[in-house]
Formats: sequence, structure tokens, C-alpha cells
Amino acid sequence: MTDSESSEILLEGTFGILPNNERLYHVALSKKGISYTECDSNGKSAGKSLLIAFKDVTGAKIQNHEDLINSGCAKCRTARVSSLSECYLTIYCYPRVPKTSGDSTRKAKKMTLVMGPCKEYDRNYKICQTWRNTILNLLRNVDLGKGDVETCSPPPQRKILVLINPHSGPGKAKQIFEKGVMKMLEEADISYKVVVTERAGHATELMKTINISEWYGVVIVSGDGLIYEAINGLMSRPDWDKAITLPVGAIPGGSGNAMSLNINYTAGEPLDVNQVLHSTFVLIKHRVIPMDLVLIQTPAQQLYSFLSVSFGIIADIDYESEKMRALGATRFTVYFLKRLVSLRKYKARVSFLPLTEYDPDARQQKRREQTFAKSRRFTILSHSSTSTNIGNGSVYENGTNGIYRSMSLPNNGRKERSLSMPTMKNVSESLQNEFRHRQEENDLAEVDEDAENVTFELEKAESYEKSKRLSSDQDGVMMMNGNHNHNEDAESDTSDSPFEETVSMVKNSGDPVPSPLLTPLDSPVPSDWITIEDEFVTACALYQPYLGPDNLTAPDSRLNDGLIHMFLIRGEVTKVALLNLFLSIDKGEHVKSPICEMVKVLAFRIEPLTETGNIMVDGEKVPFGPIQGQVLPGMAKVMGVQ
Ligand SMILES: Nc1ncnc2c1ncn2[C@@H]1O[C@H](COP(=O)(O)OP(=O)(O)OP(=O)(O)O)[C@@H](O)[C@H]1O
Repeated sequence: MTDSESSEILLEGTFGILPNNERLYHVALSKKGISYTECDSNGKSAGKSLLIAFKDVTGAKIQNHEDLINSGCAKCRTARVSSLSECYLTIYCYPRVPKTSGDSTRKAKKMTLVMGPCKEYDRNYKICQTWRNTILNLLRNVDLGKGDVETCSPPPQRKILVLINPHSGPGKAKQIFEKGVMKMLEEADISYKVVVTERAGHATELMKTINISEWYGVVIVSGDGLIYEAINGLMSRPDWDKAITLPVGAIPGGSGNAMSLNINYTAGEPLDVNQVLHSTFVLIKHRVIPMDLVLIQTPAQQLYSFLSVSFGIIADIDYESEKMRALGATRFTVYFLKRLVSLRKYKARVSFLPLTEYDPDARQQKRREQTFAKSRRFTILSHSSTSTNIGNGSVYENGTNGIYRSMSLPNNGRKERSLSMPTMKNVSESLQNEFRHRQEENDLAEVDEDAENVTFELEKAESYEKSKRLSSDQDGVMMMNGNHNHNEDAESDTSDSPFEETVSMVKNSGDPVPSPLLTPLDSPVPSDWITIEDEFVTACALYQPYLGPDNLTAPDSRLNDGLIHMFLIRGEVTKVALLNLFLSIDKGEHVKSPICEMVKVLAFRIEPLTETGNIMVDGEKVPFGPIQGQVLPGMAKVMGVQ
């Protein structure tokens, strides 16, 4: 949108603004927002023009005389409401205001326009309605022209399912929703149904059985455990490919709340204060954005993870501190100190498929960026699925063969791989399609001339080349741009995001979820994987930047970069070095520490070589033993701003 398009005046009028209804203002509505200027006694604009930017506006409501009198707003209640024929339009906004510390936080504000140019209430109501409908459409990014505003109807109301875990974190999720979230949703005219979970596993059961087309999305008021449950419920349905496109939103009600932190971080919202307000704001202003999932296999289960797999000290802290959930995030600090004092080291075999060539010497030389000299690209040429029923029995039995070609091999040599690769169409984010996306027909399989079956391209290298967040150095080495791309403009169009194109899969209904990069857990990893057998303080697979508050564990990670970030700390560390590393993790500076290894990979396997320990998937404990995973780029959808 050009500047002149966004500044074009779509509606204008002379109205009062509460609480002082005696002055008149010239009010103009453009795609940027609502500007208002006080009028002089001759009705001419005089003075400074102020703007309420739509990027901060969450909703607009028509109110009559009685609504206003009953309004909770003290200023409006005592306002001079002069005539019963007047109609009122209240606009809700949450602009960022500076804090004394220099940062900013959003604050609730509202403006009530007094629309009373006509003598009859009905005519004033009609004016109010035109303004309200125009604002609501612009908030949903509908491209309205001047000719559309008089006739546009309000966009369809969104209906969300809200799941609240009364036992998450300090046990305040219900109050958080009732006191902090409900009012904002109502202002934004979002309808919702609340389900308070009754037991562990309840959210999974619900997600397995709900009629997906009935809901716009599901919002979790809890910690990461309930999000994990919801995602696994959706992925365990026979129609998992459609179900997983149900957008998920997160309001922090637990102790770690990594998902909501990461959504806010991606949106460029403040992270240190008013988490609930900022999360609800993002929820209301959201676009549907893709989020990577990681398909996880243990000997007994196949799971879907959105955050992390941890082993070693990170898993120990997470699991052992659970009994102190009521402390909120403090539980992690307390247990870190405890585990540091009696430091455990775990012998293990860690294998991974690196995105680019892995340089084992980089650890010593701290030249990690230069290890990513060549990007990988895989093409699945064909597959022969054995149609094994994942979820039943052990994944040791679920291995299936496929043929793939590594584009980096000069002879395009073929290798044995696993499982079929069904494909799923990504969802368009355009507003016009927002309700249509779950009904979309599957794309047809793209047939390769040489191969019988489905073609799948994991085009990570191309994604990176296209990405705005990547830069290349003078040697042509592709590396992540460490600067977080804070998008100030929540309305910006993300439809050209390279990540939308990351995976284009076609699925035959009922097919199992694909895992083409993995071999069965009891077979060796493919020959082009890297294997490190050593003693580890921790080995984690991370796919979101924050693992918890003040815990920017994978600073280069993005919600949808299509990558797993392997975070390794070997056994040969001192406690002081470890303490220093953890003290710098709040800003993500730990990656500079010589004891920290971060490797971008597409798939991994962790095989503990000790008898006991903890392995956590998204903060949930799984049986101790071998575990592996591969990224499913952009598989889930979240309500965020990117
Ligand atoms: N009514 C309930 N009673 C007991 N447990 C429940 C109930 N509803 C959900 N749960 C379980 O509570 C567990 C913890 O929830 P959750 O992870 O959301 O909170 P948390 O552990 O405090 O936060 P975080 O994971 O962010 O640290 C989940 O594993 C979930 O299955």
C-alpha cells in the first residue's frame, strides 16, 4: 500500500469526543487510522491533528445512551451525554506508552465519538454503523476503497474455543482469563466458549473429537503442557492434515509459558511486563502464521513437539522443579543452582543431519558461522510406504523404505530412507480466505517422471536465500542474521513470506505423518549424519527462540525457519564456565561461550548411554531412552504477528 493510498480519507465528519462533548472535532478515517482535530467556533479545523493508528486498535463498538451510562468507564459515566438522539462509537486501542525505564508497554485506551449530526437516532445510528463496519474491515486488512465504505458489512465474527488449565503454574489461569482477557475479546467482538480442563489429557481428548470447522481457532490459557496436549490431539486425528491448520493462540497461565513468549517475541511485543495484556493484544491483532513442528519418535511412541527436546541438565531442571510449579518461573532458577552444585554428566550418542557441512573443529575455533558453508537440499524422488500404523506398537517396527537423492551428492546417488511423504497444502493467510482454509481441497500429488510416487522438496537452502532475515557474507557463506526482526507494523502483509512456501505436501487422507529423514530407531542413522559420542551436560533440540522467561536459548531460531537448533554442552566444562553460560542466556549471549555448541539441523537422534536420567519433550517427561525427531516445517498454525 502506498503512502497516498493509506492516507486517503475514506470517511470524515464533525463529532464530539467524550468525556467533553461541548467541543467539536473534525474526525477523518483513513487506512492508517482515525485522526481528529479540534474545530474552532466557525467549525474549521484548528490545532494539532492527532492519530489513533489502526495498528494499535483492537475493536469498535456502537453504544447507545443507556450503554454509555452503564459503561464501566468512569469518565464516560460522568460524561455530558446531551441528547437521546446521539449515537456513540467507542474505539478500543492499546498504544505503546514509554515506561520510566525507557522501554514501552501497551496501555488500554478508548475514544468515544459522539455522533449526533442528525435529529433522529436512527440516522445517527446509520452513520455510526458505517464507521464501525469500515473500521472492523480495515482491522481485518480488507482492502476497502472509498466507494465501498457506505455499503460494507461487518466481517464475520470469529468464534474461538478457550481451554483453561486451572492447575497450571500458580493456579491462576481462570482468573487471568476472567480479569485480563475476556474484556479485550469482547471489545474485539470475538465470541468464545470456555472449557476448563478437568484432568491431564482432557485437552488431547477434546482436540481429537471437536468439529474443526466449527471453530476459528483454539486459545490455550495455561503453560506449554496444555499446548502440547492440544497439538498432539490434533495430530493424532485421521484428518490430522486439516486439523493441524486450526490456529492455536496462547495466553500465559503456566510457569514457563514459552509458546506465548515466543509469539510475543516474534511480534516484537515487550516481554518483561504485562504478558497477559500483550498476548491478548497479539491474539486479537493476529495473522495466521505457520509454525514448525518436530515429529518425535521414542521406542514406544510418535509425538509432535513445538518447542524442544531436552536431555541432561535442562531436562533435569524442568522435571525436578515441577513440584514447585506454584513458584512460577522462579522454580527454574532455584533448580538450576541445585543442579549446578551437584553437576551431573551423561554419556550419550548424539547424531544429527546438519543443514550444511558440519565442522567439528569449529567448537574449538569458535567459527561456527563458517561451518554453514553449503546448504543442504533434499528431493524425495519416490517412496514405498508400508502403511504402517504409527501410534500402534513400537517405531522399531515402523521403518519403511524410500528412495531419496541428496542434491549435494555429485552423482545424485540414491540412498535408503524412511517412510512415505504425503503432502499438505499450506494455508493462505489472506483475510478473504481465513474461513475457507480448512475446507480447502488437497493439492494433487506432483508426479515425477522418473519415479512412481510423490515428489517432495525440502527446499531449505532456497528458503534461506529468499529470506529477509538472512544475509550472506563476502565468501558467499549463508548465515543467520542475528538481529531479531521486530515488526513495528502489525498490519504488514506477510503473504510473501518465504516460509509459506517451505513445504508443499500432498496428502492422501489417512496417510501417516511423514518422517522421510528418519531411519527406524534401532537402525543406524543414515551415513551422512554426524554422530558425536561423548559426555554431555546437556543436549537439546530447540525450535523456538525462548525456552522460558529470560531464557533465550536459541536466539537464531524462528517459529517457522524449518530448522532444529541443536544445543550441546559437553562434559568437559567447569562449573564456573557453566554458571557464566547460564547467566548470559537471558540475552542469548551464551552462544558466544566456548562451551556452547549450536548446530542447525533437520533431524536428530539422542541415545543416552547411561541407565537413568530425564528426557523432556516440550516440558513433558517421556521414558528415558533413545529419541529422535525431524522437522515438519510450518506444519502447525499459530495466531501471531510476523
Ligand atoms: N484439570 C487438570 N488437573 C490436573 N492437571 C491438569 C489439568 N488440566 C491440565 N492438566 C495438566 O497440567 C499439566 C501442566 O500444565 P501446563 O504445562 O500448562 O502448566 P505449567 O507446567 O505450569 O506451565 P509450563 O509448561 O509453561 O511450565 C499439563 O501436563 C496438563 O496435562
